[in-house]
This record gives sequence, C-alpha cells and structure tokens, in this order.
Amino acid sequence: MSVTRDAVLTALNGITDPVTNGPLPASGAVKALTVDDGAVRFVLEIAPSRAADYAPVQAEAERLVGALDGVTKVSVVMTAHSTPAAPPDLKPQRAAPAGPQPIPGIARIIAVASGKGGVGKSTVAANLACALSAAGRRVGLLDADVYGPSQPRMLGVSGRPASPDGKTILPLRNFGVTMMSIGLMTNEDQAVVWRGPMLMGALQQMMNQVQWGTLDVLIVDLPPGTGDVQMTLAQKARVDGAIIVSTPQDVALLDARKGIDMFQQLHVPIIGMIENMSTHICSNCGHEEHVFGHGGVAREAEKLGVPLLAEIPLHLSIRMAADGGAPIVVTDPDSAQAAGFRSVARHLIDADLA
Ligand SMILES: Nc1ncnc2c1ncn2[C@@H]1O[C@H](COP(=O)(O)OP(=O)(O)OP(=O)(O)O)[C@@H](O)[C@H]1O
Repeated sequence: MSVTRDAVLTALNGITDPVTNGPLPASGAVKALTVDDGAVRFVLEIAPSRAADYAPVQAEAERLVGALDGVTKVSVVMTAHSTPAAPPDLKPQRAAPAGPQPIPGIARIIAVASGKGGVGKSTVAANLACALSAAGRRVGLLDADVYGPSQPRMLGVSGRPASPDGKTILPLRNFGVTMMSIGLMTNEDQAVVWRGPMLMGALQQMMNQVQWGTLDVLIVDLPPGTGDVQMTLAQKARVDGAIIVSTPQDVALLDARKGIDMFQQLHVPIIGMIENMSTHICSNCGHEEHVFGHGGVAREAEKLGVPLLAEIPLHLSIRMAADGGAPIVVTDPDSAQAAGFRSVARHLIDADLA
C-alpha cells in the first residue's frame, strides 16, 4: 500500500515549527508536497536567517516521514522565503544621497591636519577650539588621533565617557568645548592596532552616536599623515575645510604638501596653513631665535596658493599650558603667544567657517 498525502501531513504535525511554536504544517512552511508512488517530496520555505533553526526540523521530517509505511524515498529541501515584491512606487523619487553627508546638529566641520607627527597639530586644535568657544561659538572637538589621543590631557579632562542608554555616548566638556576622543573608546594603557573597518566603525560612532548637541563647528584633530582616518572622514562626512599645521623645516613642509594634495583629491577645501614653532621666544629675556628657520611655511603657502593663517612662536608657556590641561588661550588669552590662535579663530568666524 502506498502512502497518502494525509498520512505525511499527520506525521509532520508531530514536529514543532521553531518560529510559530505550533505544528509544522500549520505554519505554512511546508510547500509543494508531492507523494508519488512512495516517493515524498516537499520544500521547507523559511527565512534565510533561520536556516540553522530549521536544520533539525528538516532531519526530523525526513526521519518521521521515512518511517511511514509505504514510503520509499523522502526528500525535503530548504529554500529561502520569497518575499513578495513591493508594489512600484509611482511618486517622483529624489536621487539617493551619495557621497559625504552633513551630520545633523553640526553646522560645520573643520579638520586640523599635519603631514608629520609632533608639529603641534593637537595644540593648535585645542587652542582654536577654546578660542572659538571664548568668542561665543558652540564648539565640539573630536580627537581622531588614533596613534596618540592627546585632547583629554590638553583640555584637562579625565574619566571615561558615559553611555546611560547604551546607544549614545555622552561627550566630555571643558572650557566650553564639547570633546570626545577616539582614544577613550579603547581600554586605557592598551595599545590598539586599528584595522580599517574597525576604524571606520569607530569614526562613524564618534560622528553619529556622540551627543554633540547643536554645534556651530566641530574641529577634528586628525592623526598625522595621509591615512585611513583622513579618507574615512572625508568620505563619510562633509568636511568644510582643512587647516594644515607645519613647522618651518623642509621635511615637515614636504609632508604638509602631501597632506594638501590628499585633501584636494578628497575635495576638501584648504582653509590655510599655520606655521607652528616658527620663532623661539626666550621665556627669560624675550630674545627671538629662528630655531627651525623662519618663513618656510609662508613661502610654501604662497607657492600652493593657500593663505598663511598664523605664525605661532615656540614658547615654553604654550607647552606648559597645553600639557598642563588648559590651553594658552584660556590661561593667558591676552599674551602674544595666544594672539595667533585667537586671530585664526576670528578669521574662521569672519569667513563663516565657524
Ligand atoms: N608653539 C609651541 N611652543 C611650545 N611647545 C609647543 C608648541 N606647539 C606644540 N608644542 C608642544 O609640542 C609637543 C607636541 O605637540 P602636539 O602634541 O600638539 O603635536 P601633534 O602634532 O599633535 O603631535 P602628534 O602627531 O604626536 O599628535 C607638545 O608637548 C606641545 O605642548
């Protein structure tokens, strides 16, 4: 006697569907059941994401049906749900947004970059952020220097950022500047080797999950050089301009040139260059000395057709302030050493860049 379709369905009723928790045939997963002279075939139509849950179901179905009298062969095939096609949308469509996007709440983004490490990029970023804040702008500072985050130290903030809801990150704040450092996303004292995708995820989190609030400008302190962070930032967010910090030496300038080329390729406008450590002013006698030469950045800027925004002297008070947790524009705003930073801040505001 050959087996009937009803006998097969009755056997399958003994199996629980892992999604509905009811009998398998009632869930609608059993499709195209054919019983042909002892050969039973059917399809289990399931969501691809649940394939692992249905593997035991498939095995059990084959076992139960195979044990029925008169069954010579069982074949159960799993296939993916065919989701019904959505009806055509006849409304006129706006082109899907492509390329870098503005970040909600953040009016402008300015990148502070350098071709070479140690030229004072973070010092410039911290002083600019504080000077802009003192001038009444709502300022954020994103420390994206994955090799050596220094903004927590420069702005004198410590502790880990909190995430009360597990979704958004509360930034830190000092001197009116809202700050978040990518370095605070990692375990302290643990060297991190950032791989491309990890870095992209972390940067994206910095831009979209940190509660920046409403900002007139977000200053991004980039790692030195021309790497993944620069690329990712320019690809993911609309960067309104870049400031390149360099010392006057030829080697630093050469690197700065590479940085400028990169931003031009990424279609990020160059706001200008800053010469840092341009002259040394002795903190005892006020004597001025051109330790690294002088005017190199000015010549380079002219050659490249970009403005020279400021020449910042090499001065002990700048280092003491930066490394002591309060930038010079905060500790001594009226000093000659702070003047350069404050004039760049003024320039940015006047040019509607901050
Ligand atoms: N104009 C200056 N006068 C005196 N010291 C300075 C000046 N600018 C920066 N420094 C000091 O130089 C050191 C390096 O500066 P900073 O960390 O800003 O450089 P950076 O380019 O951001 O370096 P990195 O690439 O390592 O992040 C710091 O100790 C800082 O205080």
